[in-house]
Amino acid sequence: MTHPTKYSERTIPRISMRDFPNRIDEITSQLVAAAETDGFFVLVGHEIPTADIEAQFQASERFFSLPDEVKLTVPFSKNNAGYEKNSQIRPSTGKPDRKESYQMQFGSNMDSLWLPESTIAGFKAQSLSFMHKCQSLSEKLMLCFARGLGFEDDYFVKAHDVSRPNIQTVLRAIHYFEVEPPTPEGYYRAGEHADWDFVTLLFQRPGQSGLEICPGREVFTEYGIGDEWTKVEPVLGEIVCNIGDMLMSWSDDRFKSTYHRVKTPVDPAVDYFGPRYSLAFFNQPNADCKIQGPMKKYPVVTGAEFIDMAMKRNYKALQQTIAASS
Ligand SMILES: O=C(O)CCC(=O)C(=O)O
Ligand SMILES: [Fe+2]
Repeated sequence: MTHPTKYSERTIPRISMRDFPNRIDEITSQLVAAAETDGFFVLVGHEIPTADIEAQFQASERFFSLPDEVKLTVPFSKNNAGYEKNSQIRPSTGKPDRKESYQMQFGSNMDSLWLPESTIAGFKAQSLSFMHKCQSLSEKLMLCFARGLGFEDDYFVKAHDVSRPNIQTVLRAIHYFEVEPPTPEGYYRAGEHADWDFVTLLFQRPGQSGLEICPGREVFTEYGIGDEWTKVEPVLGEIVCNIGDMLMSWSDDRFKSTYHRVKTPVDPAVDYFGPRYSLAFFNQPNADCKIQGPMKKYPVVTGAEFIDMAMKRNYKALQQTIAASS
């Protein structure tokens, strides 16, 4: 917060999914070009109606308006599912993100982590239906990425089989709290980070800005980042997508998993201080799938091992941040 943010204009490609079956090669080359440069792109002309996105945002608002003691009956678990509040500490900041979030999965990691119907009627069915729509769209991206990397078309789709109980994909509903200026020192919305997953679909609400990206990573194990940010403004019906570390590794670092954050609002003239709701669909493979790029740059790891290693790297980086600031 002591240094003003440096901004640069980057063009984040807008890729249309219209008429997908007849345009797979064209869409593939657009997706590959975006993945090889900034690792971020925006999907338009896709299959998820704006009304369905809004319905999930409304479900999310209903969930977050429940009392904390109710939400805490489905607490965040080591399986990367459940509810947390002000508890995610990013290695980049060493401070908790000021938000609450609820992570939902398709499979057995969600056992006992859905609230009962008597508490929030229709929420589970609504959310699972939305997750299946996100999955269907994600599978189109997976086909294109497989083709772009020279794998069989169904290679990544088979590795993300949501009908199997060990699927690790997550829909995360997020609620950042309204902030009163002046913003306290050490306050972060979402500290800068790269995602661990394969590819993320991010839904934002128009007017609730804050997402910023900072490209510049060469290898997925590296934490260094540049210092020039680009704002990604929410547009009704558009979906912001980014490559995660898993696909960066699975492509031998050819596709870039890019740092991003939700900016801490500090300047009432330009920043958004109100509540921010977002929905992030993190594609994560089945726990037992094998991950290795076509050039075999990294040893084979399973989907479960990849996430375990990512968590350990994160933990180590966090300890270094804490040690450096004390
Ligand atoms: O809330 C957002 O807009 C971004 C969230 C995010 O980057 C994350 O949870 O990984
Ligand atoms: Fe993220």
